[in-house]
Amino acid sequence: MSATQATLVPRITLNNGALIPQLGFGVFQVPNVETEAAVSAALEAGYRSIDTAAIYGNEEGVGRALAASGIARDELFITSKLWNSDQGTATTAAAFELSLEKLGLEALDLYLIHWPAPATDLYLESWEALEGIAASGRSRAIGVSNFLPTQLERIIALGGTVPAVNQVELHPALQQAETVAFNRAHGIATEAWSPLAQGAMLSNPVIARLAEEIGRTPAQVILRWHLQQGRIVIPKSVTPARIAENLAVFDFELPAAALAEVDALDVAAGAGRVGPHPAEFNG
Ligand SMILES: NC(=O)C1=CN([C@@H]2O[C@H](COP(=O)(O)OP(=O)(O)OC[C@H]3O[C@@H](n4cnc5c(N)ncnc54)[C@H](OP(=O)(O)O)[C@@H]3O)[C@@H](O)[C@H]2O)C=CC1
Ligand SMILES: O=C(O)C(=O)[C@@H](O)[C@H](O)C(=O)CO
Repeated sequence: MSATQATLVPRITLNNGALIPQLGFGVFQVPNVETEAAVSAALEAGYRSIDTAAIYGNEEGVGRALAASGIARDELFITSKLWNSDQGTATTAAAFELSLEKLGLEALDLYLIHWPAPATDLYLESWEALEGIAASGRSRAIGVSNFLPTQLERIIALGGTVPAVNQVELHPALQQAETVAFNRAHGIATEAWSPLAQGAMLSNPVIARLAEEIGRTPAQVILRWHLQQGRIVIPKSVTPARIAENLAVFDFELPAAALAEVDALDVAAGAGRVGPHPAEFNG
């Protein structure tokens, strides 16, 4: 079952050639002691990509699940993130080592700067530290999270590595057209965090009606909408039935009319946001 489901998840080719599963498993707000069980359930269901972060405090739980799974390392795609207070040259290197140690891994697949944190304005030197990590082979790819186009422009202007991924809040109520277009124009893959708006979009009447018409669940309708636009998604659940449900989205497609109905749910002026705004959030 799990191996079969895993093979159904398409891989997206990042700008350095690394392959990332288009659908992964997020663990924000999962307590460390509960994380091993949640990640084990996800791996058993067929997920092979796990998204964690130092600030989540659950890298050890993720690591325990990975070790217990017996799944070959090269079948897994593990992402972690540099927290805001660790930005800077030496601190980035130390934070990365600690994440690796907690995860029990020799290398990550993707390491992200978690937020631009404009108040300290350290993300350019942090980016150069990530480039060093990538050059050492200890992260197959590097990227950013919550970066606005103006902030990405400054990274690109350094003339070095273009981020492979920009992980941003993205769901039907916050579609981030400008950031998505910028990412696409620069070969940066867009990864949607809170793809279900932390559950808030599941009771939306349009989503509920489409789910009824198609014979799928609201979460599956939203995840298909993301996938059919080529985005990477990382839904989170600690509920085994939902973990399986969220992965069972590769045997149907939304018709164009349904995609357009979901597109129309975007809320003007970014007012559908459920998380912090990157221009203001410093952690
Ligand atoms: N880079 C960044 O700044 C951020 C990154 N992230 C990443 O993105 C991941 C996903 O985002 P997250 O904020 O967790 O929110 P999601 O949009 O994934 O929603 C998670 C919520 O939806 C519920 N849920 C999940 N699946 C279903 C389902 N099929 N039916 C009904 N309810 C469901 C979960 O409940 P339950 O668990 O109880 O089943 C949980 O309450 C995070 O876990 C994290 O890895 C998130 C925020 C910021
Ligand atoms: O979950 C994450 O990855 C985040 O960075 C945010 O959710 C953030 O930590 C937050 O919730 C601040 O209120």
